[in-house]
Amino acid sequence: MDLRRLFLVRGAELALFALLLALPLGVHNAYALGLLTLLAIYGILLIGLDVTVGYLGQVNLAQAAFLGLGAYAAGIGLTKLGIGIIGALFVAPSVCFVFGALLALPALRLEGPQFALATLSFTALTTTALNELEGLTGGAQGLSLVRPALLGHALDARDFYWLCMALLALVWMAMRNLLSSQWGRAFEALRDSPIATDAMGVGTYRHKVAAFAFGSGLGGLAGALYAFNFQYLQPQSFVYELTVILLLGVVLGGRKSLWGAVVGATVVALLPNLLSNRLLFEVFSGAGLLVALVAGGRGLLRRTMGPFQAIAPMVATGTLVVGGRIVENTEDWRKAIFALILFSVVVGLPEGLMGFLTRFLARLFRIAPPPLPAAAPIDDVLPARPVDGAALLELRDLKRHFGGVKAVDGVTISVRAGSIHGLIGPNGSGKSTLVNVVSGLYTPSAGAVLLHGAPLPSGSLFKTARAGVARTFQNLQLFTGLTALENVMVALKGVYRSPLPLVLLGLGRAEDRRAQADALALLDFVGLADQARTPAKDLTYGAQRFLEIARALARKPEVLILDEPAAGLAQPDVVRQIEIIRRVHRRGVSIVLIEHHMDVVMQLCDVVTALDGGKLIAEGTPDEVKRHPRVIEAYLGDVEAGHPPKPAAGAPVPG
Ligand SMILES: Nc1ncnc2c1ncn2[C@@H]1O[C@H](COP(=O)(O)OP(=O)(O)OP(=O)(O)O)[C@@H](O)[C@H]1O
Repeated sequence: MDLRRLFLVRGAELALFALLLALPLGVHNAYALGLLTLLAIYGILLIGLDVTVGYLGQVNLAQAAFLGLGAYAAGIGLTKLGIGIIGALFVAPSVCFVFGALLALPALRLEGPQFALATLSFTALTTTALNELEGLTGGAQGLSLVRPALLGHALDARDFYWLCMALLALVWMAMRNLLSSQWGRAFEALRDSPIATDAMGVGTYRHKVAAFAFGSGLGGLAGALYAFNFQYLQPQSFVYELTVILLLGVVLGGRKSLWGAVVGATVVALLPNLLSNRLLFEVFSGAGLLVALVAGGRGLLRRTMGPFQAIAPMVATGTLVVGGRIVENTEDWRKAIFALILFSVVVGLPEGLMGFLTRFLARLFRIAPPPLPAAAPIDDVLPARPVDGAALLELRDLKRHFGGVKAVDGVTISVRAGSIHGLIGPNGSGKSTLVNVVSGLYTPSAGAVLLHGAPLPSGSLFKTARAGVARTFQNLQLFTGLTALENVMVALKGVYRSPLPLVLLGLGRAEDRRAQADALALLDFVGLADQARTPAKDLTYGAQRFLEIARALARKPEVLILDEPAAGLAQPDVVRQIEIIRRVHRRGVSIVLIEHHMDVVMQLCDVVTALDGGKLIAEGTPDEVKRHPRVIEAYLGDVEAGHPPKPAAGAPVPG
């Protein structure tokens, strides 16, 4: 990392922690020190929450419960088992990690509101259990404890603050290492396209569960510190209201940002004072209105915001300013106040304060990303496979029915090693369903799929990808938030070997550099090396199609399924795409090609299978199939039914 970059990026972090650690030397006010301690505790808690809310994009309403669970695990460990402070700092996160994994296993099979409800139920269950298990927790009476000594050293308020800050710094570093590793890329990838994440052999579900459990573990660590800090625990401290406040913290600070978590933690720590201290409330709401006016006004002038997005936050923060002057006691209105703040941020600053600030600072300082390594030799990344022409992928009497619709109805095909095997047929003939079954997206209704004579896993994109079958998608499934390079890096096979603890310690960087070099080689292979740093969403449509192929090649597949790779491409890009597919073929990768462009099929395929109504109607060389009467009939029927073959199909099959 060059010095300027090191100074700008890491310098700010070092300055933050140096300042925070030095503060107690100058600040002797016990109350202020208490607030700073809370900031550190909530910082750890919100970094954990941001893993699910920011990176997985799921509304997690269980983090308050994990704070409580961690606090009680530490409290019970100290009071009933005498485990000491170090023991408690291990036990609390471990308990929450396990409970987090147990909750995630079923809950993460749900999506959106159902997941949010599952986590909300967990919060309700936890507080009820903490209330009812009186023998263990003291129930509504609460649990008192005394902050234990650390290695024989009694911790006063300042020492304890330093302990909390040191742990926040450690969590920050570990999280930064995790998020910049393959784990972080996988988290982002699965949010953009869970299907493609599985199809790239990454395993959406296991990453989601691991991320949730990890975030819950951080909730537990924060809980232990919370217990040592307050030395008195009551179940009602960990209810819905705290859950909402924590979400507010993450959203306000800015998702997917460690800085955002600390900014959010500051707001959460200050919130009670904000509500009880009228002057502070007026300053806060006034500042909010100012930000809303500046951001909204700028957005309107530059046309980057619609009128609603610009004006609604002004109205909401204006209501806070006026309301703060009218109402007698702001604490009575706290839920309405939370709602107005949350509304203003969600509408006006969806990236949160840090998201907004980071974009601004990045423009101001123009921090150049670190240089990329040289591309690895393509022979190392995608070694040429010897081809013997033997049967490689076999479909035997394969069926997939959807209720009464026989989308695939008893198809037997043999794809030879080293061939390009075309799959054609009019719209709705079952091509996509067939490759969806082969690649594991759908479970077959009957029949078998064999690779090298052994059954391929059925109904699992992830397992099929791991077995050596990669694919692209008819409707692009790129990880749009990641760069072209990262898209390929996510899928790279055989590079990431460091276990999680080493990654957390930052010892996985060497393999990340290797991954960059390998991914660069594949981008070069499809002609995209100069756009390695471009976010996938900003690539041209043609480049996105090429990128999907580069990403699939990162799996070093034996069989590559290309689902309409030329669909929607302009003619020059079709030519480029044909050249890319030829190049892939020359490396010995066997290809199954679904395509409506008959000129592409004619130029590329060794063998073509034609489907109609889910059944195989013809097979042979492209020329033979093109002239086959049943194929001509099927395509004419398609035209008569009002579905002409797709445009740019060159000469539609029957000619
Ligand atoms: N998930 C599904 N549920 C119900 N029916 C489906 C489903 N997927 C496909 N079908 C039906 O199965 C049949 C085959 O569809 P499929 O998409 O496989 O055809 P295709 O040959 O790929 O068509 P196209 O060229 O238009 O992509 C169609 O009748 C379609 O409506």
